[in-house]
Amino acid sequence: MNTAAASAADAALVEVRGLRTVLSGKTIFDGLELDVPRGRITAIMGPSGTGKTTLLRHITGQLAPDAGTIRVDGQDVPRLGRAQLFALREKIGYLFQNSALLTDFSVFENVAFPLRQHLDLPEELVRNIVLTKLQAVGLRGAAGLMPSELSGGMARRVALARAIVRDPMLILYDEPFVGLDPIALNQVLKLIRTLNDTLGITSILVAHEFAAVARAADLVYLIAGGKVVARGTPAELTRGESPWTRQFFGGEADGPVPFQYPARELALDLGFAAPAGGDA
Ligand SMILES: Nc1ncnc2c1ncn2[C@@H]1O[C@H](COP(=O)(O)OP(=O)(O)OP(=O)(O)O)[C@@H](O)[C@H]1O
Repeated sequence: MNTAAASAADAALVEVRGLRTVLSGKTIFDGLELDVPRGRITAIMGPSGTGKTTLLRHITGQLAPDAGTIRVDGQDVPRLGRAQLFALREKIGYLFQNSALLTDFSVFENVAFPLRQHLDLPEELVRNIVLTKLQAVGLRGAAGLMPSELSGGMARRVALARAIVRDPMLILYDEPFVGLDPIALNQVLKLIRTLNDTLGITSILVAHEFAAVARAADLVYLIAGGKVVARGTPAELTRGESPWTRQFFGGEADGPVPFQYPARELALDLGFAAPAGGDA
């Protein structure tokens, strides 16, 4: 490999620089910077409403930033034309918490769907690919079932098979553990790790469950107040001394994310005091 090729391979798959996003007058990101290394699992964590899903929408080009750059595999996403954006999205797999399976289609047809949508492959090849992916998630035997016959954990695994059916370079997991019992959660967790390692995929994992994230992720970003407030391996963040890491990973109820929703003084609401400078 020459030097230029080597440095391209070393570069992060996703690079976010100076990202600023304002939605309905609310600043979601204010100078966000992050790198997602190739071939690794990078977790994005942060308080509710901090913009984790919004970040995924920037990465897929569904949402343009107000300022800053988002590069995926060297491509400047907000500047891509329709066809280039389409081509980029073809290389990204998604797994959402509701699994989003098509209820009228069997497990097999759900997994086959991305192959049938845009590719004209011979039926035998479709069958081989689908069964191989179902085998990878342990559900080849469930190919003939309908989504209504699946448990939540099985549905998530079918959605995972569908997410990898076109051999993506990047998978985005948005809250993949929500609503799963401990056994199903561990199965999905193990699959995320195994698929990442065996298929050489890069994974971005948005999740709230730090214990699960700590077992799956190589790198964790903690986002709050529109910026990255901590970055490191799960072990580094667990030992972190900043108020953010202590509250978030120590599970403290109060801290930089206040327990009290902003309000005026309690005495005012209870009628024990008059507002400063007011008559009442
Ligand atoms: N299209 C939109 N228009 C206006 N505000 C939006 C829009 N989409 C998201 N928001 C707001 O942006 C903020 C970030 O939302 P987002 O869903 O990205 O947060 P999150 O970190 O994924 O939250 P959670 O952990 O609860 O899923 C929220 O305050 C949300 O209400």
